[in-house]
Amino acid sequence: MHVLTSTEMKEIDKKTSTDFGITEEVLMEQAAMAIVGEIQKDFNKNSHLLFMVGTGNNGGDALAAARILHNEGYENIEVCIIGDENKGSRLFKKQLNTLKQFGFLDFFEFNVDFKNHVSTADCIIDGLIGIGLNGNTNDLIKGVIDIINTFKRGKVLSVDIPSGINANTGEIMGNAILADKTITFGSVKLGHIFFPGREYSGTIKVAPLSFPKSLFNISHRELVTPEMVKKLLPKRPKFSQKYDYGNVLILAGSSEFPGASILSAIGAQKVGAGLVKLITPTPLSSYVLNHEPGIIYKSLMKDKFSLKDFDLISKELKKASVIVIGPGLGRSDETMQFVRNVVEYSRVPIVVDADALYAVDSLSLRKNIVLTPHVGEMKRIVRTDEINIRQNYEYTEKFAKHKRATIVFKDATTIITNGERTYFNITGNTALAKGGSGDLLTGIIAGLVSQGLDVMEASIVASYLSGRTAEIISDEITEYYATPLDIAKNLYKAISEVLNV
Ligand SMILES: NC(=O)C1=CN([C@@H]2O[C@H](COP(=O)(O)OP(=O)(O)OC[C@H]3O[C@@H](n4cnc5c(N)ncnc54)[C@H](O)[C@@H]3O)[C@@H](O)[C@H]2O)[C@@H](O)CC1
Ligand SMILES: Nc1ncnc2c1ncn2[C@@H]1O[C@H](COP(=O)(O)OP(=O)(O)O)[C@@H](O)[C@H]1O
Ligand SMILES: [K+]
Repeated sequence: MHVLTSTEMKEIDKKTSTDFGITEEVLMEQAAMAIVGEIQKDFNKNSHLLFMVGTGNNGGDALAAARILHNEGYENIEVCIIGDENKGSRLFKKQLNTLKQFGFLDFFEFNVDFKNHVSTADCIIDGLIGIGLNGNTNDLIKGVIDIINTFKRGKVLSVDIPSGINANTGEIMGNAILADKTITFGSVKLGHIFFPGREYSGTIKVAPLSFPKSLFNISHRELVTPEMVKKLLPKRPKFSQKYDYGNVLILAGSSEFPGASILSAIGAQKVGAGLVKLITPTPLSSYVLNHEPGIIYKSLMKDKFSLKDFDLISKELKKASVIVIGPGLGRSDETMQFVRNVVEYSRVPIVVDADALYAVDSLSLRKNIVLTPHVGEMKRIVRTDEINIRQNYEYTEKFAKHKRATIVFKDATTIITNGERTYFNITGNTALAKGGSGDLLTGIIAGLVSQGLDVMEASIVASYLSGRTAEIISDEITEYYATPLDIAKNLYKAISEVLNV
């Protein structure tokens, strides 16, 4: 599914009408039918439905839905229009006239009594502002939203996007409706998938309407879905053996951070790599053997990697089909020199993570190198203090393009981009907000690359699977308790779920 900006959505809307002859009126009627469908699922004909209506097309959608429900025999509908009706959009005015033609009369003014209307409602329908929001909510709308947000009795259903949420970034513009459910049209918008918009949207439903599918290709951004992951998951033909599934070389760890390397190695192995070789400075044999004796393990019997280790491992570099470098390395100058040499010398795909990201400035990157920064690392490598970098996907896209590399910007909404195409992963929860989750992800990416996926494909599948596993096991053992090792051991749950999509 494509993830759209408001400009792209408006473009699609326009072309649907000009190039395909499906008018805005038709689309609005379909949008209204979709809203009605959602309301009918949860509320019966006696339910008190309170429609909060702005004077743009978002309000038009809400008015049309109120009309259809009234016509269907819903008896307890109230409509409150916020703003100057005479200054409303063409379709808003048209919908208002049509509603009146249907004999609907239960309009009420926004005044001191408003709280009384709210207090008895079963459902508030938020059709105040949609993707046409511009700037911060004005005082009138702000006051309305504040009161609606005190509503606890029933449910809030937002039309298209919670009013006050920036459709392009997910930011709260002044204040915003905290919805239980949002029904959006055509495809999701960026504001639905970036926090805080993602949280404010509640459960998101997408009503396709009659937009021609081909028009969505104006967007180069997509949401990672289980169907996409299923298609990408490497095949495992019966007539095959371990060399068909690649050779992962992991260069990670130091006496200071010994555990990271093991998580990366386990990650690679649990998604099906043929051979996983872990070379680490410090002795870890008992840990590795305890957790996964199948991992080929070698310790250099020292504190950290340095340049002179390069000769020792150069034979291994030649055999590898993919390299992981970074987790737990430490950031000393000698280790950074080692990292630079490995990256310069190798031609195979490389996953550059954690401490190795500190050498990025001096690395010449290429398309089959993937960098996997979290928020702090991202800020450092792009040299910015910009607070909104987490929602600023364009920043990450430009950086990937400039560096000619693939970036996995890990966050609660993860951005995966090579500067030309961008994917957003929204699986996962706070079970992953723990040291070691990133090390595991790095290994999973490498394990998938070793089986033939390119770094972008592998990053999509890896982010989805680690996040989805976190969700599945949190239902059983909670987000507090689940650790990166639990995620690693339960990856099969997300894999089999995907295989059965
Ligand atoms: N794009 C599409 O293809 C479709 C759009 N539809 C609806 O149309 C909506 C977009 O309609 P519009 O472009 O008319 O815009 P909206 O109705 O989303 O927003 C414009 C209205 O919000 C008010 N407003 C904007 N910024 C404000 C602020 N900061 N403070 C207070 N008030 C503010 C304006 O005064 C105006 O009344 C979508 O969100 C969706 O609900 C649907 O009819 C289905 C088809
Ligand atoms: N609240 C959250 N929801 C979903 N995913 C999260 C959340 N917090 C962290 N993650 C994911 O967990 C991983 C954390 O990686 P990172 O911070 O590099 O861990 P570490 O370096 O300790 O191994 C990333 O894949 C990130 O996307
Ligand atoms: K809305």
